[in-house]
Amino acid sequence: MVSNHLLLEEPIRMASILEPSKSSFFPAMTKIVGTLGPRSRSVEVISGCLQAGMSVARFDFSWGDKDYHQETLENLRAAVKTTKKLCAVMLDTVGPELQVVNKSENAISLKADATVILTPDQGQEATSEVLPINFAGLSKAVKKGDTIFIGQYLFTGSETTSVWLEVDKVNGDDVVCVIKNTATLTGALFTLHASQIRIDLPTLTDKDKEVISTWGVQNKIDFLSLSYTRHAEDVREAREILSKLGDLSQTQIFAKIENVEGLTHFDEILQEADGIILSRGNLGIDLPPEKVFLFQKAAVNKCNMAGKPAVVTRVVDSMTDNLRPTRAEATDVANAVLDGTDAILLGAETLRGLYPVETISIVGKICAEAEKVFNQDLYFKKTVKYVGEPMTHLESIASSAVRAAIKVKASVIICFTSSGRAARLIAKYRPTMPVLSVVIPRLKTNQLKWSFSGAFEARQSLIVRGLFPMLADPRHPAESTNATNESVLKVALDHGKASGVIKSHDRVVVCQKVGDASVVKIIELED
Ligand SMILES: Nc1ncnc2c1ncn2[C@@H]1O[C@H](COP(=O)(O)OP(=O)(O)OP(=O)(O)O)[C@@H](O)[C@H]1O
Ligand SMILES: CC(=O)C(=O)O
Ligand SMILES: [K+]
Ligand SMILES: [Mg+2]
Repeated sequence: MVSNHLLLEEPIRMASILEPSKSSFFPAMTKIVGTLGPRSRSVEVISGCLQAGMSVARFDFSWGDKDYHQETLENLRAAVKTTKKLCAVMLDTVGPELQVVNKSENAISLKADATVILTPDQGQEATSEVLPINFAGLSKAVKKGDTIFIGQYLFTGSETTSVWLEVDKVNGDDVVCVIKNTATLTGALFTLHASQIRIDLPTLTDKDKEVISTWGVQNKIDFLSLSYTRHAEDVREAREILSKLGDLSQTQIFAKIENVEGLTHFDEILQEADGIILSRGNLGIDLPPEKVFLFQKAAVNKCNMAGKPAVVTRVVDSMTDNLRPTRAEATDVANAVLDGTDAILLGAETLRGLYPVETISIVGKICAEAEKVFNQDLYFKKTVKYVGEPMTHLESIASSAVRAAIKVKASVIICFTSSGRAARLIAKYRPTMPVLSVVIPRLKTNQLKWSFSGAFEARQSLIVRGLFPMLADPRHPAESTNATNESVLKVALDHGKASGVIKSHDRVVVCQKVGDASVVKIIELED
């Protein structure tokens, strides 16, 4: 049977569904990004998150100040040390986010069919009749009949603390709206989303630039999550800013596609960005519900073919308050993996949810099950065809390594890399076994001091499906002679054995350079 979707060709035996899965040394090949906040900032909870499989920590500057996030980050560092689990750091910008400001933090009750006024006059108190907002241009951007959504930050869409409004009329700078559902808004900050309008605000706000050049530089952030990316130019501007901030010239930019404008310019944005975040929280409001899946499938596929990581958000909202996901959510996580996604981003679930560790653990388990039935064969053929011929040498080596590893049933692929490029290309062909990317540090200088490259490259692979980085000892000479290759390989094999991913008599595929030649070799281990 030839199947044209990314599920195993062979029919699955029903009884096999009930067989318990063997536990493996890592939770899943798919990566988990956890947003850290009030419920996930102690060393204990963060350690639990790392053990459960979180490999990227997201710091969202839509709320909280630099000191608050710094304290959380220090705790993350302590947790990384004790658990010996690597974790990358992602700074998420505020961007042109519209917010309702509720200084008094009093609960605001809104009744269906009543009217409420949105005003840019932030001097006013937030009440059931008036809601002050942070944007003066709303009345010019909306028209009668438009829909506006207001909810608690990272609203889940299924709570009684969020509200739909319909624009009734515009009154100077104010927007008069009819309330569509009864709700109580609680908290200091609510996100406001007006469907399918252009917000004439810069993608990087002054506050964002300030945070990046202080907090970002100080903490050498691995990823910049660029909220509300709407054009390729947004990414180019961010890149320009990062390039002048020392180490941050190595920071990768992940463009968040969260509205129709970003969707329209997806192809050009993908070309400029290092990866894409499919921000379904916002995009799910901007798009008609019946179109969301189509965007996901198309966008993930484009990322896969470009060999750039795709990250999907908002998968298990209901786990914010519950220990189990809904059936629909559990199925959605698996489908994201079958679509080809690299990582799942958890927002409210880890930030303010009651069960951050359990959520990561359950999402990891669902991902692992889906990976087992991912139709690698079909995916591989599709990718080779898309790339076409002639292939670059490196891409041909990378795809051959994956093919060889599958043919000989290798337990891992070990890839030597300095820039991280070779490892990413191997991951692009979605091997069924983990890839240990052995990052060989290179000595570099900025004419002031010497330093080793490699740490960024290693951490940045923590968002790529299937890649597990390992930083080689910088005392190793970087030139690839037989002798240096052998000694680094031995360290990598020992590391693999110690973590349980490699066992005696296993076959291992190794990708490395010998002199100037790139080679793929298959080794069979003794005991
Ligand atoms: N230090 C090393 N020792 C042995 N092999 C290496 C080393 N670094 C990279 N390779 C191998 O060289 C080939 C090129 O990979 P890759 O592009 O990642 O290398 P790089 O040195 O990081 O690249 P770049 O040319 O971008 O600096 C791959 O086959 C990779 O496995
Ligand atoms: C994560 C996020 O910003 C979103 O899903 O909209
Ligand atoms: K944000
Ligand atoms: Mg968003």
